[in-house]
Amino acid sequence: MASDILELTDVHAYYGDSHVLHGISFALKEGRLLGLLGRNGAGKTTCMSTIMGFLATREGAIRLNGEKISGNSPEAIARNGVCLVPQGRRIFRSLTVKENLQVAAQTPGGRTAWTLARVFDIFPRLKERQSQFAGSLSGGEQQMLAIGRALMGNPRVLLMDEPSEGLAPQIVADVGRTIAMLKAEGLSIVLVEQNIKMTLNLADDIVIINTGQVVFSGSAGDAAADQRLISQHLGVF
Ligand SMILES: Nc1ncnc2c1ncn2[C@@H]1O[C@H](COP(=O)(O)OP(=O)(O)OP(=O)(O)O)[C@@H](O)[C@H]1O
Repeated sequence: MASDILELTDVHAYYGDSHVLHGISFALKEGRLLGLLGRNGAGKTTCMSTIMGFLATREGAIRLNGEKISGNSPEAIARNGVCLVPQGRRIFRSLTVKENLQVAAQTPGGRTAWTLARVFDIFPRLKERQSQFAGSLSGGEQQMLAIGRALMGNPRVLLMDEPSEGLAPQIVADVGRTIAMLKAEGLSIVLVEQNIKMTLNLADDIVIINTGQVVFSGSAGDAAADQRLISQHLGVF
């Protein structure tokens, strides 16, 4: 049985006085893909921000490979190999494609699985456009760049926050294939999505949150089979 690579235990987080995460617990096993689902405003992005250390864990703990990372700076957490594909992509529009990738390069623990050449291998469009300003790329290409940039951090854990958001169905399918390929590479992934169908297809495990609390934690197969659970917490799909 694979060990837990990322573990949240009773995590509470606030924006100022506003209590948003009310004791979130879940664990990502090494080499697996965990889909984190919930309606708009459920707290999914807040979970990602808290794991990355952008937001403080006021109570509870977050562990990477058994070591506590909550309380560390975002820089230290990223250096440890927790890499985020942020919601809205957040690429550096006025840098070139290649520069976007180069600035993110790091080798946590000496791991060098991902290099510029390998990222260009899996995203040939980025290779073709490496000297263009990132702001001139299409939405789908920008999403691939955001994923490539996270890979340049040689992640132990890859967090993906709504990578299909705002993309045409054809491009969403490309993003889905890319995520499946990364999973096949053995990456440990947390995928936050509004696209329930894609997530249920890709994920091994599913966690559903509602108003900052976990309301389901189990296999993707069990989640998909439970229509009542899906409609109650996610709406129809
Ligand atoms: N910067 C902020 N300051 C105050 N409240 C915030 C802030 N960001 C989010 N919230 C609130 O925290 C709650 C959780 O928001 P969050 O963005 O984590 O939800 P989400 O599940 O990611 O939703 P979406 O699918 O719309 O991105 C919401 O009630 C939201 O209004």
